[in-house]
Amino acid sequence: MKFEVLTIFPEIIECYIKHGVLGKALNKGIVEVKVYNLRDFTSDKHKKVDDYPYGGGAGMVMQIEPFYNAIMHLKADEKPRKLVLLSPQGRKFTQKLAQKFMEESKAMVLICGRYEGIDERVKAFVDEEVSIGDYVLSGGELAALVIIDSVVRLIPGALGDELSAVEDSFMKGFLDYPHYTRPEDFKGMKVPEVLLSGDHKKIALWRKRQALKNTLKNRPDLLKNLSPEDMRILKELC
Ligand SMILES: Nc1cc(-c2ccc3ccn(Cc4ccccc4)c3c2)n[nH]1
Repeated sequence: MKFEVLTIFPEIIECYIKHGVLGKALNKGIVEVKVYNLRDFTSDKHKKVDDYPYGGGAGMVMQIEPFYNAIMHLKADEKPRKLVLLSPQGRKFTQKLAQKFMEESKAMVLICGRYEGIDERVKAFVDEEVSIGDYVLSGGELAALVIIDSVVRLIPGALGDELSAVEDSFMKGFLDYPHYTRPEDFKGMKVPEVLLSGDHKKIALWRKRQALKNTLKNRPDLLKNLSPEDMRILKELC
């Protein structure tokens, strides 16, 4: 999987991808991330990327030319790639969309704006417009990193031998179960007995009940298409 990121702040991307699961996946060659500075695709000596909005209004808008030049530069190799524009107005990014991107795209271009947004005409060159949530960030870079991180975790082999139970639970429609590790007793706060029992069937049932309880409390909107067994457990909780 290859990610190409267009941004005026390449160091934001370059710094984050060195660490953790992403850093390991890069070292293993499972994923490649190439970052392009949009200022390198400008044609003036000041490397200008923004201008005043037509029609007035606060702030500045990013000009189309650097985006166009960068996209044409990438397309010159004629390899297929999915072009994704990050924006507050895009379709909501979910675990399911992360799975779809991982399955369908060998290469993704993540287009990051700044200021008050980018010239609308850039959208003529993109495949998807994606929002990571109903809040306004200062630019597309954090959203791009969220997409890279969540998609890479789904690539077979990326997580090493750690199970990706968390992703599975989100895919099945509920939140994760609570996690504990040593010590057993921290200032009187004890680990639930069942987790010390060694009874894997009991532990699995306890974890499922806790996951459904957490989901009912914090994200009831996720509780759709439950299996009959999960529905039975949920009814016991109500
Ligand atoms: N989910 C999500 C994505 C973004 C996002 C993405 C790209 C950009 C480019 C500029 N901004 C700032 C901004 C945009 C619109 C209006 C006011 C400021 C961006 C925000 N915010 N939240």
